[in-house]
Amino acid sequence: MAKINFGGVEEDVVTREEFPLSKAQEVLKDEVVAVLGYGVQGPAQALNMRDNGINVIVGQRENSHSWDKAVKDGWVPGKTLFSLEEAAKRGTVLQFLVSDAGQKMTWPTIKACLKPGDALYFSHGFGIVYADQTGIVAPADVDVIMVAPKGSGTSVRANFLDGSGINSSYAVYQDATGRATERTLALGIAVGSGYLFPTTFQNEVFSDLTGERGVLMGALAGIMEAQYNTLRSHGHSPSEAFNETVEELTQSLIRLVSQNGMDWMYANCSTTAQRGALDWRHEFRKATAPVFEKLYQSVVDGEETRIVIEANSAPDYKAKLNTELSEMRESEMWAAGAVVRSLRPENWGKEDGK
Ligand SMILES: NC(=O)c1ccc[n+]([C@@H]2O[C@H](COP(=O)([O-])OP(=O)(O)OC[C@H]3O[C@@H](n4cnc5c(N)ncnc54)[C@H](O)[C@@H]3O)[C@@H](O)[C@H]2O)c1
Ligand SMILES: CC(C)(O)[C@@H](O)C(=O)O
Ligand SMILES: [Mg+2]
Ligand SMILES: [Mg+2]
Repeated sequence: MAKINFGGVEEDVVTREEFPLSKAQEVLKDEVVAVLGYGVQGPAQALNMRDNGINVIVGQRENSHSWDKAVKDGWVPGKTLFSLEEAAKRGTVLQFLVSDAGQKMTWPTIKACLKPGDALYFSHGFGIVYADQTGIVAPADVDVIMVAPKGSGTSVRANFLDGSGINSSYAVYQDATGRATERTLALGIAVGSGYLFPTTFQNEVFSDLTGERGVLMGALAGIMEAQYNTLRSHGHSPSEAFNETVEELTQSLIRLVSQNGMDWMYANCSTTAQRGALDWRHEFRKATAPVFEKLYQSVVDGEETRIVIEANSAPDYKAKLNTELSEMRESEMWAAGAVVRSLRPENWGKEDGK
């Protein structure tokens, strides 16, 4: 395993050079990989593996939107597309990629399909770490492994198609066969990971739940709304408030951060902006640090997973989520954003920016 120094801390990383696709194909040559669930991660991982020459089948609820999507993607009912239970029976690696709440609901069915020597694969530590809430306790004679892509499934597929990749973390929770690590690494490469970072199920789920509720999604939306509302309350127009909060970030500044780091983005802004931002960043860090601590504790205490299981086990959970997303989309701020996006030269004449 390569040793890489991250800001003074040496960590292990598995690269594609040391674990090339040919090795992954060799490790997986006798496996049937059953991707259970065809929501966001399911399609990305299943299609990438299929394109990488792995023997993949898909399991999904029949008569569902996701089943129809799987058919459109070329999975053939009765040949490579089955009910969850049938796919689980046929697979030797079961990639448990139904939603986290769905994993709790379907676990009794999936558990009954596991054979000695199978691998039970997750893309999140949720089901195993919060077993007291999910009831997911694997039999001792199966491998329990994880590859968790650090990005949306949409990007896992898009990056694979453009020849790049998404970094993933990986972990082995239970090695029943003695092959758990090589299976995990092979699957990690086969699903299109660029680099694989070792972790534990617990560290993955604690950091993942914090990150998405925090800077990646929750804090991002919240802090943007706060700035937009402040500008609007002082008489700035919707377009001015949106441009100064979101559009400039996504079209210019965050791209510079991605290319070369935060100081690089700062260095490419005026010295006026640098002076003020260098000062105000401390104020924002101090104001939000207690919120991040509260969030982390809520993750560790199991409150976040409890809320997810309760809400997303309701029969109409998807409709409820969609209602809240529509409210966000139709708010003045994001309605203004849709218009701002349509004015980008590359979007002239298009119906929407998607
Ligand atoms: N969405 C992502 O990009 C992403 C990224 C990293 C990790 N993950 C993890 O990957 C796993 C899958 O996440 P996802 O976002 O693709 O899931 P999702 O919410 O899109 O759901 C996936 C599928 O689960 C099915 N499903 C839900 N409840 C079910 C039930 N009770 N019975 C049968 N099927 C049911 C749905 O039909 C859907 O096709 C989760 O563990 C998640 O935390 C997701
Ligand atoms: C894509 C994310 C946010 O990284 C993932 O963790 C998820 O739950 O969808
Ligand atoms: Mg997550
Ligand atoms: Mg994540």
